[in-house]
Amino acid sequence: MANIEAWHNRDNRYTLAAQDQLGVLTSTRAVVLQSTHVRINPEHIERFCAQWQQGTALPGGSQALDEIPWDVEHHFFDGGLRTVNWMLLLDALNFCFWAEKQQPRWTIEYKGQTLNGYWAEAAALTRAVEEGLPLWDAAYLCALDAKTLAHIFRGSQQIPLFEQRLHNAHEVGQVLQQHFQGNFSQAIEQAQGSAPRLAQLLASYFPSFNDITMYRGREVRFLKRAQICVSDLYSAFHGQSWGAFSDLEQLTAFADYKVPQVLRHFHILEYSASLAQHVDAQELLPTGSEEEVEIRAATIWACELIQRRMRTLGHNVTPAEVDQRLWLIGQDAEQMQPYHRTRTIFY
Ligand SMILES: Nc1nc2c(c(CN[C@H]3C=C[C@H](O)[C@@H]3O)cn2[C@@H]2O[C@H](COP(=O)(O)O)[C@@H](O)[C@H]2O)c(=O)[nH]1
Repeated sequence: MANIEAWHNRDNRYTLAAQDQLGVLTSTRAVVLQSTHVRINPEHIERFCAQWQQGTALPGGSQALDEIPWDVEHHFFDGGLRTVNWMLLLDALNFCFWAEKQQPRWTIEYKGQTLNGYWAEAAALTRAVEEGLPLWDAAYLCALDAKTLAHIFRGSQQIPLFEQRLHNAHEVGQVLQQHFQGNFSQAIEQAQGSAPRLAQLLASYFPSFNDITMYRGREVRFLKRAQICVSDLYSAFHGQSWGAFSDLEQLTAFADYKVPQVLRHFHILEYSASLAQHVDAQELLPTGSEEEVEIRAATIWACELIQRRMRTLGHNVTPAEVDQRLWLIGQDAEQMQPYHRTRTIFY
């Protein structure tokens, strides 16, 4: 094992930053250093950063380094406590939108658009509020029934993992009532402006956000939906009010299924022949498998290394900003190899 670790870390690139409050970088570093199915290619990180810095077209995504605007067309926003609770629900249900192999994806119609995936989820929850459903109300979420949630997500096909989404909606309502007087804003106040502290609060109080697994006998923390919820609050409120966090750079990237697909497209992630064959055949990867954990851990560290390189090139990007840009590039993924398929509520 030592020689694999030495090989991965021969240039000491995986140094840990001083603070790692969430333990995501530390725990995923151990995976990256032992990884046998996934490799991070530093030369292609260099090439990607050079392209990004020169502003040469990055396929699909905007190459500008300025902030990505929050999309208010598909996200409910009233600037107050209703929005804060709505965002918590949005990210409690923000996972696993892909269909079975060769099956069409779940889609909805909204404002004359046919949407799928994350955008369909956000628009469906916005449409519901526009139709008068108080999705920001904790008591309402506790009592939400399957028929109503099916109506909220009405469209072509059924949204995957429907029962799990209903369970998560109930959990949001119950935990908000039990611990936060019905308002997620109370948790934000408890975090006192710290992004990792709010992410940790989410993982501690809301079980569906506690995205932790094991790898070769050791705990590995990703906390993907907990972290993206904080990042989404920051983006929606432009870093003010309920989105005012002073340490957003303490968040890592969000280990979903699209960012690794994009990183692999840029040859930043390289899969072993057997893993590549499995993923490209759109075969399921069991949750908690070595392959799945190595893909997610490499995603975290590839974004960390990109962020560090961009800073040396004079661009103060955060891992969350690197992530968002890669994710948006992945919204135009027709030319890319498939993403890995793990049925999970965590991403
Ligand atoms: N790593 C990362 N994963 C992200 C996001 C988002 C949406 N955020 C953007 C939207 C507005 C904000 O401005 C953010 O830019 C969704 N997902 C995940 O992707 C998957 C859905 O993908 P598809 O099947 O193609 O819809 C699913 O796992 C979902 O959890 C992100 O930003 N980063």
